[in-house]
Amino acid sequence: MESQLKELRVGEPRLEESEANGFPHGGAGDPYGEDAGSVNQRITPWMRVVASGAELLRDPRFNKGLAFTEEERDHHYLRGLLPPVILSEELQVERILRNVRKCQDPLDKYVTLMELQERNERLFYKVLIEHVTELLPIVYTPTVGEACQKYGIIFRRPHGLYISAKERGKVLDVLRNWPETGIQVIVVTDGERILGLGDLGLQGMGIPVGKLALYTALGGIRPSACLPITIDVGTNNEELLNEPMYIGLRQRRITGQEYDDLIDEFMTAVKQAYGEKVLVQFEDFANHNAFRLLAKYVSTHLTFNDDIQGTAAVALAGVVAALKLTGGSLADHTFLFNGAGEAGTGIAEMIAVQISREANVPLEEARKKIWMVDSKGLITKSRYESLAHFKKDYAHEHEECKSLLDATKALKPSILIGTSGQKGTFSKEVLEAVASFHERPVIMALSNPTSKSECTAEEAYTHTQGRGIFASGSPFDSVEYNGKTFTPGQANNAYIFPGMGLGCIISGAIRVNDDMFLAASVALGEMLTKEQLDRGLLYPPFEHVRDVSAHIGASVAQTAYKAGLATRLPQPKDLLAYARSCMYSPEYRNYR
Ligand SMILES: NC(=O)C1=CN([C@@H]2O[C@H](COP(=O)(O)OP(=O)(O)OC[C@H]3O[C@@H](n4cnc5c(N)ncnc54)[C@H](OP(=O)(O)O)[C@@H]3O)[C@@H](O)[C@H]2O)C=CC1
Ligand SMILES: CC(=O)C(=O)O
Ligand SMILES: [Mg+2]
Repeated sequence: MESQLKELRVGEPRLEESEANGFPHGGAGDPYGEDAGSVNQRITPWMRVVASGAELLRDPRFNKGLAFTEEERDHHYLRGLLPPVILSEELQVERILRNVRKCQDPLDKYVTLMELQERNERLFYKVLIEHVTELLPIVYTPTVGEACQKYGIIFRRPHGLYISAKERGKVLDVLRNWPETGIQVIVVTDGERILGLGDLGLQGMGIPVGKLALYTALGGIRPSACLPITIDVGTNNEELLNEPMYIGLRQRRITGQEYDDLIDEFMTAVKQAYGEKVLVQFEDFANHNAFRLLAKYVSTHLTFNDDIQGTAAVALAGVVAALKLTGGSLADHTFLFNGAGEAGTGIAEMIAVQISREANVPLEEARKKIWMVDSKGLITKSRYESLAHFKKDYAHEHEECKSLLDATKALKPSILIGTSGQKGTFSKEVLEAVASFHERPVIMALSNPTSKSECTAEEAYTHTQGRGIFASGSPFDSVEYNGKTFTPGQANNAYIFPGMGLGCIISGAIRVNDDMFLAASVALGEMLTKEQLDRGLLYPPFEHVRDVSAHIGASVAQTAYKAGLATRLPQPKDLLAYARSCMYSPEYRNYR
């Protein structure tokens, strides 16, 4: 048995990892180049890796299952550990798809795919990339929402890193326990606002895991550079606190200074562990923390908040595309938001900035085109004092409107945007009202998952007699109405963040600024073809999203260079070609 073991030192390329990561040697993502992180670079005796054939099969990063060739089976001590047949990666994909499709329940499909990710990472990504339209609703919204809700039950093997309030004072040590070096993207949540499902505590981990799967599948960031993190500060969800299967801290959320200190320790440790250029994406924090954490760290870290900024960029791109169907400029429209939190005010501000630039009017003037309804009704000047700071800029002079319907009737919006997490709030009456004022009303029901969408695609088309231009945060099937087929677009920040990450990495950006999001939004808009627009789509279909990400990456990088935020010098001549060349490919590598 001893003779069948092969030792590799930690830090040494295992098999062909330096090629397998998908980045050119010395390129943006080379884990052994200058960007390599500092954690775990040391060689410790207990971390020596013994790669026998059996271990190779158990290592998802290198396992190829039945695709190992005869030569590889000889060379890596695999003889007898596998049935004799050799399957191509293509046949393996087909086999996986058959297994996934056989599951009736989307959650079973999710578990099947997660098990594949744990078993054979390249195959997982090949399946996902080649069947993205079919599988995105499984690894991402809406199914990932259900997976988070049932996380304790479906939990098999841990994914990502769990930093709990118990680890206060030891966060850097926890990061050091993560086996990968060269981390480039972290998605972190504290689980307090998971999609529109509320506080799911530690069970929010499904979101960073899902988002990072998309960083790889859609944005080409190599999996070993991605680190999902959940900061478990407890939960105020009574149901979870009383649930025997709950696997997070069984306590109410820590708040105030204690919470801030833990986040601060985390942000400091991240830089110590992975350097200045690790991208930290804040995801699904509640808005009372999200805005202030963004404000606190945006100037000291390479960080952004996806719910505020990524969502803004994708929504703006959709609105700009819709203008080609409605006519008029941004400034010609009246916007009404249902929901004035992270997503709502983030989108509103980006639209206002764009109106202000295009129409050459002060930002305060531009904001007056935008109205917002929250849980208490229309946001007006009379409510100013009691409003959260992020809503104040949208408190305009108007009489009180208690409901969205009243506000719709009073303001006659041409563009209605749902960011409330409240199912059905775009009621028949609201949709009929906007359709009575405008020939082509724009309706964006952005709340996730599907069960929280402000309306369904069918409702949007039916109640506007097929005149509505509709997009939603979670996917909806095409709708037949009056003999015509309507295909809704999916307005989800998944179009933006993978390319944003790619752009930051290839330019070596040290900060993210608003112009980079604007660049991402414009690049996304430019990828929409006339033919797609004529079909009523506001975004290119997801099967083209890797190309979209490459374009976004190049535009983001270009903007970072312009702003003096890029450190990878000299700037590559052709950023788009460079972005493409850096993207991870899931094809198996030859291990001889
Ligand atoms: N498509 C996409 O890419 C994205 C979608 N989202 C989705 O957007 C939704 C909101 O997220 P986020 O903005 O972060 O959440 P927040 O909690 O920050 O904001 C929610 C807002 O909705 C308001 N609200 C609650 N109930 C009602 C109601 N009955 N009528 C009108 N407004 C109401 C809240 O009011 P109040 O302030 O008074 O409490 C608050 O202003 C979620 O479902 C999320 O999944 C988020 C990010 C990206
Ligand atoms: C898509 C997303 O980020 C959300 O719903 O929170
Ligand atoms: Mg989110």
